Amino acid sequence: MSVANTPCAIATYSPAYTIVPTYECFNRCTYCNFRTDPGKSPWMTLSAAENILKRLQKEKVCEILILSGEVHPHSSRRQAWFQRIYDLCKLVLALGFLPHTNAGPLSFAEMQQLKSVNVSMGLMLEQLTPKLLETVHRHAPSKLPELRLQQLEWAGELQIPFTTGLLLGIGESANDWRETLQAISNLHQRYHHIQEVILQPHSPGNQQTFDALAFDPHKLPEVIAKARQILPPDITIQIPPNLVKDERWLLSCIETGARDLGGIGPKDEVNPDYPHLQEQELREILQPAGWQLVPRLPVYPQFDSWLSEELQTVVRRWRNFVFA
Ligand SMILES: O=c1nc2n(C[C@H](O)[C@H](O)[C@H](O)CO)c3cc(O)ccc3cc-2c(=O)[nH]1
Ligand SMILES: C[C@H]1O[C@@H](n2cnc3c(N)ncnc32)[C@H](O)[C@@H]1O
Ligand code: MET
Ligand code: SF4
Repeated sequence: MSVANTPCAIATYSPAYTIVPTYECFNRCTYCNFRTDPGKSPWMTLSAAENILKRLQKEKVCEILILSGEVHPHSSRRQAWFQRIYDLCKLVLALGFLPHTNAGPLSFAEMQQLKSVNVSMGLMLEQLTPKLLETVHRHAPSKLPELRLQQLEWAGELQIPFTTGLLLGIGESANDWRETLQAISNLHQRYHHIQEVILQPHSPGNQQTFDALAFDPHKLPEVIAKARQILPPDITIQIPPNLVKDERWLLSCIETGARDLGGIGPKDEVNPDYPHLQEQELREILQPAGWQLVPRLPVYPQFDSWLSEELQTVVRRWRNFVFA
């Protein structure tokens, strides 16, 4: 309940499940705990996905995050890889869920095709500073800053509601944050297509070779404040609650301007060593501080009109049901 001078403050999350078309990836970001070597992981089959999705129909899940390792754009296997992702998106939709794909950088034609089977898409900028190409991204051609910026531009041209963000604590400076945030802001001013910016603290896992501590969560509010200054107000700031362990720091992130906790599901595929608190536990942290936790769809309402009629029909069904 809200009373006259204490308006109900809202933080959102997306009830989600992650499907991984493949863990194989030709990049070797040294902070990655997700990838396997090219050819070393089976691809998710449509029938395996169907089994998972049918089980999820009985649960409170709306978003299916399709998160993938990458097959090289010049590989003879690229087309089959792309087709599998496309087919998985179609299946997700046919079973009534809303797909959001982040499969790394795509060609313009690939992005255009995925638009027709996704309600939104995403790609992290990570950090734009080229100095990371000599360190964590030395063996990650997909992390070329120009390439990633171009993805955001194409998403804008194609009118794809888009999620991007910064990976924090991978060797960048505070000034690098500002430049990356400014670049997102500039692109958004041209295309008005960025729905949210994720501020993702680097969190060490079992597999990575990058030998650095986790991004200090005490510094997150400072980054959030800076982001809130630079980004236009219609872009929501998202933080992953499983990577901000301390309850007080999670609350101070929200108080500083983060308003979304991202996709929450049984497993964080990117950071498998950091289990998510479930909805009820999060509520118990937020409610005493005056924050109401509200589920949302993976597409924000202001973008519904960018979607095909077919997609809008599925989205409408979800908007009428429970969700804001
Ligand atoms: O569970 C996760 N979800 C991740 N998500 C999911 C994200 O929270 C939701 O899909 C969006 O908020 C849309 O609802 C990402 C989505 C992107 O477009 C780009 C990067 C990420 C990163 C993660 C992640 O590390 N872990
Ligand atoms: C899907 C997104 O997950 C993020 N990502 C990859 N590895 C890590 C890690 N160790 N800690 C936090 N985030 C990570 C990157 O920003 C990538 O783009
Ligand atoms: C675990 S990362 C998954 C998405 C993609 N490979 C990227 O890094 O952008
Ligand atoms: S972070 Fe993404 S691009 Fe980098 S190695 Fe992992 S899966 Fe590949």
